[in-house]
Amino acid sequence: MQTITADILKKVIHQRPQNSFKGTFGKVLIVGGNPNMGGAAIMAGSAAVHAGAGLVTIATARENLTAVHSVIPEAMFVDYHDAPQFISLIKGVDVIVLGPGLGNDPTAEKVIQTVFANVASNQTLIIDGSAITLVAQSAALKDAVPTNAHVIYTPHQMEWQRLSGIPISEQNNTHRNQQAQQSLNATVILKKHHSEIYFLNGEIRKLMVGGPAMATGGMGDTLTGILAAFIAQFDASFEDRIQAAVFTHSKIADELAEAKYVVLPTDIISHLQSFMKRNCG
Ligand SMILES: NC(=O)C1=CN([C@@H]2O[C@H](COP(=O)(O)OP(=O)(O)OC[C@H]3O[C@@H](n4cnc5c(N)ncnc54)[C@H](O)[C@@H]3O)[C@@H](O)[C@H]2O)[C@@H](O)CC1
Ligand SMILES: Nc1ncnc2c1ncn2[C@@H]1O[C@H](COP(=O)(O)OP(=O)(O)O)[C@@H](O)[C@H]1O
Ligand SMILES: [Mg+2]
Repeated sequence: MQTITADILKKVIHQRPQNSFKGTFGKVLIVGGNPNMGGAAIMAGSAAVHAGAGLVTIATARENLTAVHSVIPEAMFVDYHDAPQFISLIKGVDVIVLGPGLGNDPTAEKVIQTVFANVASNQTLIIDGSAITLVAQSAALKDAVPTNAHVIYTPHQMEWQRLSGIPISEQNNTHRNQQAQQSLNATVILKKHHSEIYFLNGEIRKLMVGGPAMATGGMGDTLTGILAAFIAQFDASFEDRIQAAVFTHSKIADELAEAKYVVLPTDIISHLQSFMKRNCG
């Protein structure tokens, strides 16, 4: 299995063309954050803004409106209960992140169904957190996962156990992981110490950066925003954009961990802009 090396950064992150505007760098929709976990959607949205997505909207519970606007004034808000506005937004973006902090109640299920029913073939759908757990639990949701869009699952080991049926103790069997990933017809980023990426073209990549300073709630939520921004704005291959995003997230953490015992998701978010400037080709 090949490892992801630092040269992926310059291959993917390029200087911005002078003749550009926010529309050049893609539209991202974050769908998540119930009234108890608004922070997850805010971290995902904030990461997408700081990683360079041109326009970011957060579809979340109405209770999170003030927090969203005060923490990320660059992002727009939509109440995910407002079906007409929500559906029109889903149809208008390049990348959708579904699941950070969404919870696993009937409201979350309805939100997921709405997204699945309205995604189109040119879009990328990143399924994370609660949305993975709900898809794993519900045959109806599993059947409704779009087959036309580019789908990426970002499970941690417990979420992968739920989704694939492979116990955590057996997830060192890459062949078995790959069989489960291929049957999902999607890209899978299996998050752990030394995360693994399983691509639809059969390639598997291993991440050798990142460490225990990253073990804080919200770290995966933050990764989804970086992934969405990289996919939305860059021109490199789909596989390379994903690898660059995953590498960026953990490499920033390693750099900060030289001086910090714990690296917070918000620390990573606030270093994205300078890291990308230093590492652009
Ligand atoms: N500030 C916030 O709003 C936060 C919201 N979060 C959201 O909370 C929801 C539930 O996600 P959780 O992951 O917390 O809960 P889950 O219940 O889905 O997973 C946690 C369980 O998995 C086990 N586990 C085994 N291997 C693991 C691994 N490699 N990494 C992580 N867990 C492993 C843990 O021991 C624990 O029992 C998600 O929607 C998530 O996005 C979390 O991200 C935490 C922060
Ligand atoms: N010990 C570790 N070594 C390397 N990476 C880690 C470690 N602990 C956590 N991470 C990374 O942090 C992220 C955690 O994701 P996740 O569990 O989904 O967090 P959350 O749902 O709380 O946002 C993943 O990218 C994972 O690879
Ligand atoms: Mg998570």
